[in-house]
Amino acid sequence: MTSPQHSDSQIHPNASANELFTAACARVLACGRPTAPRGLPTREVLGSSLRLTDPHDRFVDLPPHRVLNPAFAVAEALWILSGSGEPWIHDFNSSLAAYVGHGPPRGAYGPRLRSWMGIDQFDQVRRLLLDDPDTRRAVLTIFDPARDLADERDIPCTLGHRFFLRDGRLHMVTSMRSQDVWRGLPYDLFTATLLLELMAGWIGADTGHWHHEVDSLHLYEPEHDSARQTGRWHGPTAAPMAPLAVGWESFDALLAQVIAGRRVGEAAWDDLADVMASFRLWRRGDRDAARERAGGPGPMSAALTRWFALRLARATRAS
Ligand SMILES: O=c1ccn([C@H]2C[C@H](O)[C@@H](COP(=O)(O)O)O2)c(=O)[nH]1
Repeated sequence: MTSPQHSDSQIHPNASANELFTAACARVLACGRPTAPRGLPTREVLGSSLRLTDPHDRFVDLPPHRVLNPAFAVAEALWILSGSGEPWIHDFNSSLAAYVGHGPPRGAYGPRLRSWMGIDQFDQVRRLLLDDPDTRRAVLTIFDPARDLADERDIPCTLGHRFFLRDGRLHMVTSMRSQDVWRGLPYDLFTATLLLELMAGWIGADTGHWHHEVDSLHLYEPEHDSARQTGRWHGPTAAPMAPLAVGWESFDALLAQVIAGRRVGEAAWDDLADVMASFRLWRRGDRDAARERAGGPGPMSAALTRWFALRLARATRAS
């Protein structure tokens, strides 16, 4: 028998992150059933399939309803892709400690992806796709039963990713056991699609679709009203990011530069380096230097400039 949670859980393909996000909000509000894991009331839809057809359009930006911190989106993606589990990520999101505790996050995806018992899964998957372009074995695994079937804080929500090269385009399927639409999906989408684009570049393919298979797609009760507002959003879609590419052999060195906020001479990467450097200046209280550093034309720098303006406007209203 089909329960209401399972009915019609396919969310139609969306071209942009904004459309995917609003569609997910609408679906959970319309079809979600109440449940309260860990005592926190949510509405939940079980078994959803989402699809983003343009993975370059990866930044959710629906002012004034949902405004992400672009610096955290960039920092978290680079932190994961570089394989880091270091606590520097807390510098980009002071709320993170409430979810994962202080110190190195135990469920960090990066070390699992880049050094799983000595295996760099990115490299293995890249080689599998190069050796047999039709392969169905290009699997990245994150969830580790040896560590994660435990009653602890910060159990990975992303189980893993798979890749399929078909007709010259690389498609990616992400599986999550648990996805908070409001706080998790925009950031998870950002990282996953960046990985898809980079992997496509490493094997000489075009970027295909991002498929997202979610067991529990949910919204926490305090966010229901805000999520409802997204249905009224009709603004322009945020500018898609410029194509990002880097050869596999140079990947880690380039990432280290960008994470450190050093420009590398390629506009798309320099946009991300500027965001990293600018946010660090902002946190140190050097507001003018932060705004100057985020003054470039890149879409993430532009988003950070808007975020700074919003923060200042809020601070002025509060004072
Ligand atoms: O990458 C992540 C990590 C966590 N969460 C959300 C999903 C849940 O709301 C919460 C984790 O709670 P449990 O599923 O572990 O109870 O965090 C995400 O959406 N994405």
